[in-house]
Amino acid sequence: MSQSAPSATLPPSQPQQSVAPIVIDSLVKTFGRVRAVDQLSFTVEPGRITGFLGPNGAGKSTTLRTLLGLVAATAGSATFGTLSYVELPQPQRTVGAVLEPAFHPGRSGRDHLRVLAATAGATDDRINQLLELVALADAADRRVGGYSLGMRQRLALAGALLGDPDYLILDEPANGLDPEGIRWLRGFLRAFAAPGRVVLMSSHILNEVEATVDDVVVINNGKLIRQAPMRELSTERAAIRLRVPEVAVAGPVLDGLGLSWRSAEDRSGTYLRVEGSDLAGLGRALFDAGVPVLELADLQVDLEAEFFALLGGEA
Ligand SMILES: Nc1ncnc2c1ncn2[C@@H]1O[C@H](COP(=O)(O)OP(=O)(O)OP(=O)(O)O)[C@@H](O)[C@H]1O
Repeated sequence: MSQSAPSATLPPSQPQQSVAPIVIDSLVKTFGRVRAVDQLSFTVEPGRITGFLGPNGAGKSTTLRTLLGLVAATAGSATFGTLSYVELPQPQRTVGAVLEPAFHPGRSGRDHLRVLAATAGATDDRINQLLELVALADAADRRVGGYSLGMRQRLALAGALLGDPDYLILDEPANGLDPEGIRWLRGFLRAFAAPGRVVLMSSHILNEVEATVDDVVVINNGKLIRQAPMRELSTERAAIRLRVPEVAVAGPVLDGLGLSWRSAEDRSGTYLRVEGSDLAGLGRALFDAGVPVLELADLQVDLEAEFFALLGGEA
């Protein structure tokens, strides 16, 4: 990041009233013969950060654009509680969004926010506060054309926050941010969501959002593949590498413990991949059963590989 790291957080304002979930209900959007979104239903709960995941072309942007009233649904609905974006009494003060950030390159960062502030009803003080928040105070009067991708992302986020919204909708927000920027974004989104606001952020990279999100919604070909707490996915992915002299001896013991396992290969030969993460418990059980063990270790599961297996398995 070329500027000093963003460090400030917004004053912890509370939502005015309890914030309703985002409800995507049997949403369909077709472009000619392309079914970009296909009978998609899920909800996004307040107080949590939800990752909206899927490979390129899965239908994420189309879903978000429908939610924001930028494209009309072919069927079904995408609402904030029961209201669509255009039905909200004060949409700009209720929903902040960063889709594909577009800027006038000749305008300064501050002027960009001033133009948006007119519709969001934000003051110059609020602009200054947000420029501080996203660590652009020093660069505020420079042309946006000279900003890095990360700086533009942060400016776009400041723009989305002008109206002090209850909902934050972000399309691939980590794009262009360095690791420090991603860490900051994570902290910011957590503080934003904590008092009961709603965060929905898309990504096509699970690794990128794994440490940030509480819930995941995975889609492919416009269809829901999975909605689950991130913790559930992480636990499911946990696995142990067990190497034993005789599979015929260890297998029945694992079965007896109710553990799911299969043979797998790596450079050192055959091992047993045992689902779970309780290394000590497994070690003890094998010892008690008199099963000799050559190796017992946490398996570093490749997150992206598992993500695509999930897509491949059910898409
Ligand atoms: N305006 C449009 N006209 C025609 N087809 C479109 C339009 N917008 C999206 N599509 C198609 O709809 C499908 C879903 O696209 P969408 O951009 O929603 O996916 P995505 O998950 O956001 O992908 P990415 O991560 O690449 O942004 C794709 O096949 C895309 O080509």
